[in-house]
Amino acid sequence: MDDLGAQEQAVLDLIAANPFAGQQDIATALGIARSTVAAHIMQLVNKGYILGRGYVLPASKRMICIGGAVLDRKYHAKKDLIFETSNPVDGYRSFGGVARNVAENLVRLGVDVSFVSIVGDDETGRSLVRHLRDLGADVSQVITTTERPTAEYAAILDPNNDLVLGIADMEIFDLFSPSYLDRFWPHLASATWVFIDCNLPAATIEALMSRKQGARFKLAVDTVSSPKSARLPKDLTGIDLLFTNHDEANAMLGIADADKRLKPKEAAAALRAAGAAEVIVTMGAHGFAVATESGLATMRSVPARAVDITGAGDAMIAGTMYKVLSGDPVLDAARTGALLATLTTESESSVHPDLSPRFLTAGMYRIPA
Ligand SMILES: Nc1ncnc2c1ncn2[C@@H]1O[C@H](COP(=O)(O)OP(=O)(O)OP(=O)(O)O)[C@@H](O)[C@H]1O
Ligand SMILES: O=c1[nH]cc([C@@H]2O[C@H](CO)[C@@H](O)[C@H]2O)c(=O)[nH]1
Repeated sequence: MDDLGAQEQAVLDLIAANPFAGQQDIATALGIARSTVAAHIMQLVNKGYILGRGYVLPASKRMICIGGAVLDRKYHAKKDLIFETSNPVDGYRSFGGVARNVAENLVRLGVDVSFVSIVGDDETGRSLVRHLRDLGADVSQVITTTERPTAEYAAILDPNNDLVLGIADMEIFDLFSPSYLDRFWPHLASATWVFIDCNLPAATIEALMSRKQGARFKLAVDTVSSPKSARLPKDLTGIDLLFTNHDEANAMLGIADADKRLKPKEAAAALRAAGAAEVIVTMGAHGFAVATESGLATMRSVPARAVDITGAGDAMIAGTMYKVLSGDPVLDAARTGALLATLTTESESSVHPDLSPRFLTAGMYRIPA
């Protein structure tokens, strides 16, 4: 469906949700003129997407990922690190950024994905966008700026592959102002699910959450890090699915005191009470807690032969969303998320380079009963 403009796609998606929607209803939902809707419908008929009144369509699921686009550099120390001197390392580079990683995982799984972010006017930004486009993602809404370079993240890992220090140079994301949402709105309104990460400025997140009221897409959010989790409002109403790790969950709940820390299950329940409809709180190799309308559960991780844990959380999100898009309840979907996370830890890249539906299916036997 890539010969459709963003507004045409949005009209098409609204018709798919309600085949008998009036032109005025569609115009109101998208904030455009009724005559524009009429023109789009004519084009959609011409292009063979709809069949006149009672417009019958093939079902399609579309996911939009908005947030970080980053170059990751990982340095594996060959011996115990010694501070204030030079240490020999094995270096490895890959594309990263939470939203970009989620988008790459999903497009490798065959999902119709659109990626929205901001990159610098530099070779890193251009090759990052080209890489996702070559995999089949829609990157038409990525912004390029001359004001800042493409974001970078450096991770220094000890000989056991545990993170010692992460450094994030990401000021570029502060430029992603709420005004961009107006530009992207027709594109967003047409999605089945929108995923955002907390690399976005607080004002942009707030604007999206308030504008989302009444829109038909569902919203999934990842907190990214403890400091960035503070960019979410206290009232989480409007978030359909929240992904966060144990530290970030406690940070969001304002719990700094180590003795008062909530357990993952309690934290997931507290975040649901704060307004998020469903919540997944991850805890690395120790698994994850899930809070939904039907209750609370703690689930085991899938045992891993980890070489680099960078991107595990993002793969957890992508694997879960992959199954949610095909109709699975979150609790079941998250088990596939945990498998994809484990597969990702077994590769040096932030997204497993061999990922495909077949690769994921071949690993299903590893999910604990
Ligand atoms: N060493 C591991 N062994 C097995 N599973 C793991 C391991 N590390 C992570 N996972 C899986 O990945 C999920 C997410 O991991 P984690 O809690 O570390 O997320 P995160 O902090 O968001 O990660 P990151 O920021 O590195 O992407 C866990 O719930 C678990 O299922
Ligand atoms: O502040 C941030 N730190 C790290 C990341 C990304 O997290 C990924 C791992 O989960 C990694 O690819 C890094 O770029 C980000 O997007 N924002």
